[in-house]
Amino acid sequence: MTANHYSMEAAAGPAAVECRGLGLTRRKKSILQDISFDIPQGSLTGLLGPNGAGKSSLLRIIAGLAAPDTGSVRVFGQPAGIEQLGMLSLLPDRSNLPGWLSVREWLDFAAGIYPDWDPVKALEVQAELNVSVEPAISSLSRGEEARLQLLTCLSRTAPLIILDEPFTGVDLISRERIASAVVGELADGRRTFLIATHDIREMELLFDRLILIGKGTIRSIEDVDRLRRSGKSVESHYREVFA
Ligand SMILES: Nc1ncnc2c1ncn2[C@@H]1O[C@H](COP(=O)(O)OP(=O)(O)OP(=O)(O)O)[C@@H](O)[C@H]1O
Repeated sequence: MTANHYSMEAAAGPAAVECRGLGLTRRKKSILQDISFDIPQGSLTGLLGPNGAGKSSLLRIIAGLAAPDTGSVRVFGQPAGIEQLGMLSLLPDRSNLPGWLSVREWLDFAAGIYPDWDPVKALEVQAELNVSVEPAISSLSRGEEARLQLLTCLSRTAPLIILDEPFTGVDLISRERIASAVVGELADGRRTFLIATHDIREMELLFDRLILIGKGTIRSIEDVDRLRRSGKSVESHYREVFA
């Protein structure tokens, strides 16, 4: 499992995500200021930063679930919003799965509501993430629910996958399973991943790009290969920026 999954070929065409001058204020509090970056197609970008930095707020804007006060977001060249929802699959920071359904009922329901649901892929990822279909969602542990959320995300063919804290409450083996499912998805270069996480060590070898955000502003954008060539790790760079 190493970085640099995206090829020049895959990176051709519009950026998977293009943010320009994003600003967001809520209840007179400035949450994001002048956020600008591109995410090339086929890359795996880590969005890292301390608690309250603005990561989830930013991901919600990219996913078209919230509108910024200033600036713009494009997803594969088109303005972010309801029309682009089919282009991206979001794992939100808080579970939004219906607890009254069993896992099987949820997966059947998801297959009906997502036009890009791939049933063969769903079975594959279900086995890979070791998700049992019998229990009620309300009876799942945090880690089991996290795996079901990821299964839901990866069973769609959407080219952009946005994961907001996919490892919260997930045990070591399950983390490895999740990381390896993500790597498997990157193999053909058709998927682009944007992942917000505090689990830098688990993801250190997977990221090929990094966006560090602190107090609502971009603190650093790095190519991970370049970082390594300069003798730094993702973790040491993070410490340098935020210590
Ligand atoms: N609707 C809102 N009204 C007021 N403040 C908000 C609102 N939504 C988010 N915030 C504030 O914006 C800041 C950024 O929150 P956000 O959830 O985006 O951070 P985060 O980087 O994802 O944090 P964490 O790593 O803890 O999940 C926080 O201080 C939060 O309290």
